[in-house]
Amino acid sequence: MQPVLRKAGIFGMGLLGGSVGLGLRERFLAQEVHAYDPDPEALEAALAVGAADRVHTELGAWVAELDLGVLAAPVGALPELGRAVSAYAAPHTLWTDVGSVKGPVVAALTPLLPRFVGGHPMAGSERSGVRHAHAGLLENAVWVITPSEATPPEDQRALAQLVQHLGAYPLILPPALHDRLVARISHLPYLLAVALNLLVAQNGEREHLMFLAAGGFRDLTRVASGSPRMSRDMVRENRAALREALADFRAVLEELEALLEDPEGLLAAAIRAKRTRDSLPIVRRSLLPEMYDLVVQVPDRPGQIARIATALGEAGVNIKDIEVLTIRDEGGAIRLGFGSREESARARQVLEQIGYRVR
Ligand SMILES: NC(=O)c1ccc[n+]([C@@H]2O[C@H](COP(=O)([O-])OP(=O)(O)OC[C@H]3O[C@@H](n4cnc5c(N)ncnc54)[C@H](O)[C@@H]3O)[C@@H](O)[C@H]2O)c1
Ligand SMILES: O=C(O)C(=O)C[C@]1(C(=O)O)C=C[C@@H](O)C=C1
Repeated sequence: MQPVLRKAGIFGMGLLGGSVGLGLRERFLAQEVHAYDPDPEALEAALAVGAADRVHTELGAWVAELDLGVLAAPVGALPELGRAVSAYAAPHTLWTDVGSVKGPVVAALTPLLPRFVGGHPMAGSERSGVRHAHAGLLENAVWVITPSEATPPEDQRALAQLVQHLGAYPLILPPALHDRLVARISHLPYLLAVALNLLVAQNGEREHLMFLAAGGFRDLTRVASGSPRMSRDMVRENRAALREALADFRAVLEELEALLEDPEGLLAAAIRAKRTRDSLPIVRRSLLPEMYDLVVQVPDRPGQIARIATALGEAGVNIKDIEVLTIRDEGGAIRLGFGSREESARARQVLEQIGYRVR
């Protein structure tokens, strides 16, 4: 079986870079995943968690051999990183990034890297670093793709296909529109989480306040625990759109303050807000914890699923979930979910004994 890509490279091996690396490897989408990061500890961790096959603290001739390059450093570092990799980049490589802001990034990288198409997975976590990465982070996420006017349709299609192979949903948006929308749905909420924490931090009764923090404060402010550098770059680089969102937010707060004297008006506002919050689309995440999943590489021949199911059934292993990940002419991969770590380990043993490659 031939994977989709021969060599993929990830530049910035943190939470997002690591999750892309794990997705590529676990879904057999690349034969070899290379990782670049100036921090040797991040690279060591990438090898330990299985997010990369080869690691580099220096850019070099290896960059020219990539079929795909994913820039996954903090947004403020992307233009300089793009300039640095462009010294080695070959014309055939498809380049993308996962940065949270698109306008300035697309403007800086498009002239530097032939075949660059911007991207932003709308998924993440308040944790940072590759040790918290997992392929499931990107599954079922909306992944925005922001072509420029010069992007060839085949490059946009190639990135959209890769996003789908990683289990996410591609959504095409112009960079400026992306930035206006995420200013409201992601960057403003981050800034508010920071503001709420600063409000507590500067209060004389801070210790008591923190002791009383229940689900409300915790849910509302979770993202303030994210990487300060990553988040600082995100809001700074999108400051123009964020200022507009902040102005609208101040107006809403003032309206709500006035409604404190108007119980009926306040109730109507609360009902409207509840309706909006309750109608957020439900994102279906994998029903089983990631650690009980196995991905099995299968040749494109009849009877593979039956062969796997029979072998596991005879060994008394119960398959709880099954998903066909990628089947092309040459073969593909199947994800199997199990109810416990022990069953997953037993399944791996059984499948390897009858000749399957399993991750
Ligand atoms: N964390 C999220 O929830 C989230 C979600 C979607 C997109 N993003 C975007 O993904 C990117 C990475 O964020 P993250 O959360 O993985 O951060 P992270 O802090 O977990 O990892 C960032 C990594 O980039 C490395 N790095 C720093 N400067 C670099 C450089 N010049 N060249 C190469 N590597 C460099 C760091 O050593 C680190 O390993 C950012 O652009 C961010 O905007 C983050
Ligand atoms: O922490 C999460 O759950 C996130 O989804 C993180 C989040 C967000 O809050 O929107 C943060 C920045 C991104 O660029 C994308 C996602």
